[in-house]
Amino acid sequence: MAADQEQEQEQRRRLLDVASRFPLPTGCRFSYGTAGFRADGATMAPAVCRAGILAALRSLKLASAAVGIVITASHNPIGDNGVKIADPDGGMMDQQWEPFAAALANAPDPDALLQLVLQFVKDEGIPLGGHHTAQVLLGRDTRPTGEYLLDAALQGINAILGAQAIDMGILTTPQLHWMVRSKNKGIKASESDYFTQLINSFRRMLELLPKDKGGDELAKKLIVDGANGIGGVKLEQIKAELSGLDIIVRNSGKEGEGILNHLCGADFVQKERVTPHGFGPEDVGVRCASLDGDADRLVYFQMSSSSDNKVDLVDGDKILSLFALFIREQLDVINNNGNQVDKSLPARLGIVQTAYANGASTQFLKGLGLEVVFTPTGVKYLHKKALEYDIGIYFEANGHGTVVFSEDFISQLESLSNDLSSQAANCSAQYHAAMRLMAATQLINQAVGDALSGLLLVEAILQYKRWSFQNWCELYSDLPSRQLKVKVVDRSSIVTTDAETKVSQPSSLQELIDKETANYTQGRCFVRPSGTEDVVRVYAEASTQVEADSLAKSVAHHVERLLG
Ligand SMILES: CC(=O)N[C@H]1[C@@H](OP(=O)(O)O)O[C@H](CO)[C@@H](O)[C@@H]1O
Ligand SMILES: [Mg+2]
Repeated sequence: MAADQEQEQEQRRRLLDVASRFPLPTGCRFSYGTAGFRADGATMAPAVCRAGILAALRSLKLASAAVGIVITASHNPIGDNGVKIADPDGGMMDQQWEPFAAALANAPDPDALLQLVLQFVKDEGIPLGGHHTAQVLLGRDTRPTGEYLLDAALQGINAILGAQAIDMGILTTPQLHWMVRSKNKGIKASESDYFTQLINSFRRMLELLPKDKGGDELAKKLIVDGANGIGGVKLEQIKAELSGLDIIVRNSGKEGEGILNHLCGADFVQKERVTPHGFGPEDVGVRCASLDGDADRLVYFQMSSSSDNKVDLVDGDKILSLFALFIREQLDVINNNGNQVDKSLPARLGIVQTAYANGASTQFLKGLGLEVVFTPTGVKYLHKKALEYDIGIYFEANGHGTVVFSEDFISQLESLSNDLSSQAANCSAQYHAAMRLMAATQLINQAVGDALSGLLLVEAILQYKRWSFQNWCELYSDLPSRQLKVKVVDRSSIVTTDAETKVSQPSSLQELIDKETANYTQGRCFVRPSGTEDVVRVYAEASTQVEADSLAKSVAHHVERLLG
């Protein structure tokens, strides 16, 4: 009993101590947004330290399962930084804990922080007091504030008795999510295991290419814009082992090559539709890809003319469409009755998009007879929805997405593959289709959108289909669109509904949007408060660029007038 009381005292002392080491500057307010906390890197230490406390509590709550902390601000400028927490399955932290995360980050003084933790621990039945262990894996990107914030996170984690922090080093965001997931599944979870899985499953996909398809072989050359971030660094490490591809990395993150996310990276290319820094006329006609600063976003592009720097863009919607076509084709082959072995693999295939998906992509996917559903912006919503299917494919237009396969589907696929391999059918189209799907489940990151694994799946599918960039790009034509940002006094005064496609408050705003939209052919427009920046975003689509620009501009004026 006395020992227990001592532990309790020690726990309280540690929390008070760490909180006093990282005081919250007056006037500072953090909110757990679309992807955790983000702000100027120099101001982030209190929030990151408290995220450390929170992650350790989350692990305690979940029977000591490993959870993750990623220190990154993704595509945002180099001076920014951020922190987000990964749950034991490798996905984003359960949204139910977000209000506590925000309250903890904003606790004004050590006493308030201690009381918050004690109350939360009691309400949630968390076994605080050193009798149980907690495990937190940490990763960070290449930002200069990363190391300093890592230390803040470590101090937060170590303030919880029984908690163990494991620094996994400088990683892409999806690598850390993958490691957390793998660790909890009891499979090897180091960086070299991650690379081995990627390289082997990619090789497997190439071995399964149809031999008799005819047509041109796909050009092997691929230029990748690494956004001067961690993705380029990692790709450099493995590119020599990726057979069948000749990868050149630009904006690779090497000293002197440029500034993180500055005039380069997936966000820049997708929004500006021009070539990133470091690309020029000599690249016309070459297939190019662009990653964001923490390598969880991927877009493709190609310069069509040397007279300007405009690009043809393949965004997340078209990557999704390529994946959907490939997976559906394999399922069709497997389930086609004319096969030698009468086995079927029933699978509910779901496509998840957000309101930012280009209307032409949604129409294309629905036209294929696929089930398309919408969620609010943010991978935490899309991923969760995708898990409701046997195979869920989700992408944000900006290139963040993946394919998730249910455990049940994978085990059915495994048993089908085993049956087929043990029979004379093992050289059949059915067997090959099953093996291709198996390889895809290994290649594509099951925890979160991953630019590196996504890129390899794209490359394997393009080779499978013998499609050039142009073939892929011409799958459908994007509707012209425009995104604008509006600064307002309080962006939270806008409340949205219907997966963010409608404004419920202020109601007069939706009436104005409807009225404006009615003036345009194929017009579509919505506004929502950003979850990562202090702005309201306006998105508009119409049949011409001039119209899309004009619709976005007039709605932005209404937002300014009502809320500015
Ligand atoms: C329009 C847009 O691109 N929004 C992005 C952006 O969120 P906002 O809540 O719109 O700021 O950052 C998120 C995190 O990276 C990403 O998931 C999302 O797609
Ligand atoms: Mg990112």
